[in-house]
Amino acid sequence: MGGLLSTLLSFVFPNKEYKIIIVGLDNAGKTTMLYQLHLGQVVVTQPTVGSNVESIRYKNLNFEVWDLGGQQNLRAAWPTYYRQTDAVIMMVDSTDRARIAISKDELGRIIGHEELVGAVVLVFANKQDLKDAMTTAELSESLGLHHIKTHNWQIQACCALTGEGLFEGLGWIAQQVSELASKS
Ligand SMILES: Nc1nc2c(ncn2[C@@H]2O[C@H](COP(=O)(O)OP(=O)(O)OP(=O)(O)O)[C@@H](O)[C@H]2O)c(=O)[nH]1
Ligand SMILES: [Mg+2]
Repeated sequence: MGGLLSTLLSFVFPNKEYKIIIVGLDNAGKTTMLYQLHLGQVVVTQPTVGSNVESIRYKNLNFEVWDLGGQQNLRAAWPTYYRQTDAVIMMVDSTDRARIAISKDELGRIIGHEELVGAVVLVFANKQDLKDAMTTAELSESLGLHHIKTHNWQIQACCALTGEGLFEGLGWIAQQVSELASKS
């Protein structure tokens, strides 16, 4: 159904571009993911200062994808990117148990932000290749995802190094934005 809808929407709105922002703590794997989606390969990354932006076409839809720097002193600038965002990707390093409470706080601020009321939220449980990675069930619990009633959300296990899980997550976003667009 989502596939048919997105195909129809791409005929009706051929130039429509959906905006996605990728947030999450430093070292989560945001930039690695952006370039895995964009180029299909792993790039050598440095901690992002500011942002990277790339256009990605998937399931007949065009996405403008913003990857934001996640270091603590850069997070205050995240809201400057929020306008007209259709989907938020929260990237989590699934091995970073020590900072999961900080990720939860950041997620709480994101879903409480007035400019993100209509956005859908995808949590990527990244670094599933590492043996001490938390499962999606553990992460859902630690992040309090089941308490979120204001936004449509999804959690997806992934590995940005291999690309595993990334297109499943993007497919969920494509389906969500297609359904929202068909209702408006
Ligand atoms: N093992 C493993 N390492 C990963 C994975 N994804 C990213 N990394 C590594 O994690 C480190 C940080 O990746 P980045 O993509 O630069 O992280 P970031 O979230 O963009 O960090 P900031 O720009 O500082 O916010 C790099 O060494 C990546 O190679 C993964 O799925 N598995
Ligand atoms: Mg980065």
